Order: sequence, then structure tokens, then C-alpha cells
Amino acid sequence: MPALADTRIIVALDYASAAAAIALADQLDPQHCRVKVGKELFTSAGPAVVEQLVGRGFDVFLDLKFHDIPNTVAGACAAAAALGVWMLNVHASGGLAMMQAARERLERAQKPPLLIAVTLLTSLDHNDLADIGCPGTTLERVERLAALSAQAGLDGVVCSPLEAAALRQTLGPQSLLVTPGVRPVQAISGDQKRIMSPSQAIAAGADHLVIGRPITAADDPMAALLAIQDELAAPLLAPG
Ligand SMILES: O=C(O)c1cc(=O)[nH]c(=O)n1[C@@H]1O[C@H](COP(=O)(O)O)[C@@H](O)[C@H]1O
Repeated sequence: MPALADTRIIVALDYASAAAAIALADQLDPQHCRVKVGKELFTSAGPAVVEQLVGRGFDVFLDLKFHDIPNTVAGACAAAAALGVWMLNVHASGGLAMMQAARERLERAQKPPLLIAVTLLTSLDHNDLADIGCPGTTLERVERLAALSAQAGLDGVVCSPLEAAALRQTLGPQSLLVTPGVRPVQAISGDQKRIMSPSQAIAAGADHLVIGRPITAADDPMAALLAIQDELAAPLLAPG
């Protein structure tokens, strides 16, 4: 393990069972990463797996990307907060009123989690935008939705590392930039289309990197996580 605690990496526990997710989590150290529970794991294992991970000391990002009418999303966010998660997300394309309702409901929670909005999925590129009838470039779309989430008072956004530098300029230093679509050099991109390497993503201004398969599908997941952390630490160790 690197000597200094570094929890910038959020490991995506995209597993079909609690047993598989917990087996991987038990190889990790909450001082050295955070974990994400997404739709596959939550649908199969339910809130209990979130509570197990929280009980092991992990900060849990509950990634259910809520997208519904304001009242429904606000209720879902309140239920997520009751699980003790560190962060949760909604789709910015659900609109300003939906995001404001989520924000307002979380303010009443005993321990409000961070609330961030997905701008444009990292699996989409300009051709996909055209297919769904959205004019403009991917960057324009991301900037527009990020501005809307800032207007709603959210804590930050999910974006691709390719947009991180531009959003850091427009949103300012306080806004959290959480970037999936991160691929170490030589890793396969899979279904991700807007990608960068971990150190490029951090250099561009990302606060947190969401990384799944490059860690979880590795022969040795811990070694894969440590290799990425070494890459991130390298510039900090470089002389003067
Ligand atoms: O909200 C997310 O976490 C998310 C948003 C997005 O635009 N793209 C994206 O890949 N994700 C999630 O980030 C993780 C990326 O996993 P890998 O592609 O395996 O590294 C998955 O769990 C996705 O659900």
C-alpha cells in the first residue's frame, strides 16, 4: 500500500451478488479507495450490501442515477441518505426542478450525502447524441447540464475526463468533478467512448476517478489499484 491515504479512486463494484462484491471489498482498504454500488449490485443484493460496505468503513457512492419526476426522485434520495451513503447521483437531464427537489429533501436528512448529477454518459459520443436528437457537441451538452446542476445547488457532476478542464473553469474550484471513462494505458476501453488515463484525468481537474473493470477484472485487483495509485503518486514524488 502507498504510505499516504489516497481515496481519489472509487472502485465500481459492478457485481451480480453481494458475496462477489464483498469478496473484492475485503481485499481493499477504506483508507485507500472508496467504493461504488451501481444498478447491477443494488438490484440483485439490495440495501443490505450498502450497509455491509458502510459497516466495513467504506465511503459508498450509491450510483443509481435517479431520473424521474421531482417528488419520486426526492423520496429516493431520502431513502438513499438513510442508508448512510457518502454520495449519490441523479441525471441532470431530469431537469432543474427535479434536481432542486432532490437537494431540498436531502437538506432534511440527518447526515446528507453529497449529491452530484450525471451530465452525459461516458459511453456516448457525438454520433449517439445525434441519434437521440440532441444538437451540439458532447462538450456543449456537458457544459449546459453542468451549469443546470450548479444552478440547482448540487455538489458536483459526473463527466468524462475529456470535459474536466473546461468544467473546472466554468464551475470553479468547489464543484466536485467525478470522472468515469478512465482507462490506464493499455487497458481496453470496452463500452466507454470518452476516455483518458488516470493521471491525465487528475491533471485535467478531476477530484475522483470511478474505475471498474480495469481493477475488478484484473487477475490481481489489489495490484491493479496500487499500480494506478503509483501512477497518480509519481508526479508528486518527482524532484522539485
Ligand atoms: O455515474 C457513473 O458512475 C457513471 C457515469 C458515466 O457517465 N459513465 C460510467 O461509466 N459510470 C459508471 O462508472 C463505472 C465505470 O466502470 P468501468 O467502465 O468498468 O471502469 C460503471 O459502474 C458505470 O456505471
